Amino acid sequence: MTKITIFGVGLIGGSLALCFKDKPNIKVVGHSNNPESVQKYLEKEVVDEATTSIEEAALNSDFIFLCVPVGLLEDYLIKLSQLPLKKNCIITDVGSTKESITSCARSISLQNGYFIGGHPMAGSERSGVDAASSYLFENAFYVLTPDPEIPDHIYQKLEDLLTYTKSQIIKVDASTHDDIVGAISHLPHIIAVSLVNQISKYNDQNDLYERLAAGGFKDLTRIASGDPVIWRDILLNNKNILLHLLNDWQQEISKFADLLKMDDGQGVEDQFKFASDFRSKLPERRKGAISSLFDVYVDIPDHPGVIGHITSELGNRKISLKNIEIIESRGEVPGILRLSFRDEEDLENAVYVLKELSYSVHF
Ligand SMILES: NC(=O)C1=CN([C@@H]2O[C@H](COP(=O)(O)OP(=O)(O)OC[C@H]3O[C@@H](n4cnc5c(N)ncnc54)[C@H](O)[C@@H]3O)[C@@H](O)[C@H]2O)C=CC1
Ligand SMILES: O=C(O)C(=O)Cc1ccc(O)cc1
Repeated sequence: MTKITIFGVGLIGGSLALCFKDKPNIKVVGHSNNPESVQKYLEKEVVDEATTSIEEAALNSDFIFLCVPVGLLEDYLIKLSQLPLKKNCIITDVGSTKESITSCARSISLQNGYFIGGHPMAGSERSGVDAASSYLFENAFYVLTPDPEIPDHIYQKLEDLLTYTKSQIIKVDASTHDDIVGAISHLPHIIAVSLVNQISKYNDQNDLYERLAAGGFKDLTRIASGDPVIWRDILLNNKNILLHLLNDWQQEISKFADLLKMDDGQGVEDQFKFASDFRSKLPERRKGAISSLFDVYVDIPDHPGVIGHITSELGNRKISLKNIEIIESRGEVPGILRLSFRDEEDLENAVYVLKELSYSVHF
């Protein structure tokens, strides 16, 4: 029996647990300091066993996944290094930064075990075990950052296990990971948060900002709703790279300010053309560091049971909804439903069904 232990059964830890649970010859054990959380993991059947004891959780584990906020990863790794681990136990993490945890692992000796850094590049602005899903990593990239000393057969064991996530594994060194992910994920989160906060200040003077910002602005800044503690830890941990990136960002923004000051229309056009050329080269609809939205808006007539009708028609055709939101009425139509799906295929199938049922759909 392969024992997989997960420290931090939240969005990512819980999703990994669901990927491994009920697979042949696998037992998934969850750890939390909080007895109520332990109870919840068991009730939700996310894990086979759960405990508040670190020692009990680690004992005889073949794989240990550290899925706590980045600021706690090193404490857990150090604690584990003081415990008798099973021979060839593989410890991995899911933190959004890789350099500091990898160099911490280099500096301590794990009794019998190996550390291989990991980062599943999938997730959402939601957090906690209630948001966990066994589909989260499907078609996403999963970065692994093994040090050169890690024996091939040990690395291969982790890659083999991760096939249950249906993700695409990419091997990168830890510092390259932090440079790239800093630029494509951490910097955009900072920009989204500061943009929302800038608009929020204008809105204090006139709440028309808030009303007109519905829709596209809200989608554009979805990532600003990420968990504050998770993001505090990520940003502080990748501080040096982010300070460099923010400096470059300030230069990009000042370039725009200069173009406007000089009424340089050609310069503005060039900026848009340059951006559009690069964007058109980005892979379409693949899961990347920031998840895409697969949403459709449906006009709903004002009579009871209509939402139930839509959800059961989709359910009957095995189209799973990721999220459902009722949006306030818009004058000429009684109401709008926003349906979110996990991938493009589900979205396309749902649109087909909704049109067949004569609902009016918009994107
Ligand atoms: N949110 C996302 O989309 C992604 C997050 N990550 C990384 O995954 C890790 C976990 O993030 P999420 O699953 O999103 O967070 P989460 O908040 O859903 O889960 C965190 C887990 O850590 C536990 N935890 C929190 N504080 C603790 C403490 N003081 N002591 C012990 N346990 C504690 C929580 O109970 C929870 O089980 C982070 O390192 C994050 O950087 C990686 C990829 C995507
Ligand atoms: O789409 C989003 O909300 C994300 O940005 C999810 C996410 C958060 C942290 C990561 O390290 C990777 C992905």
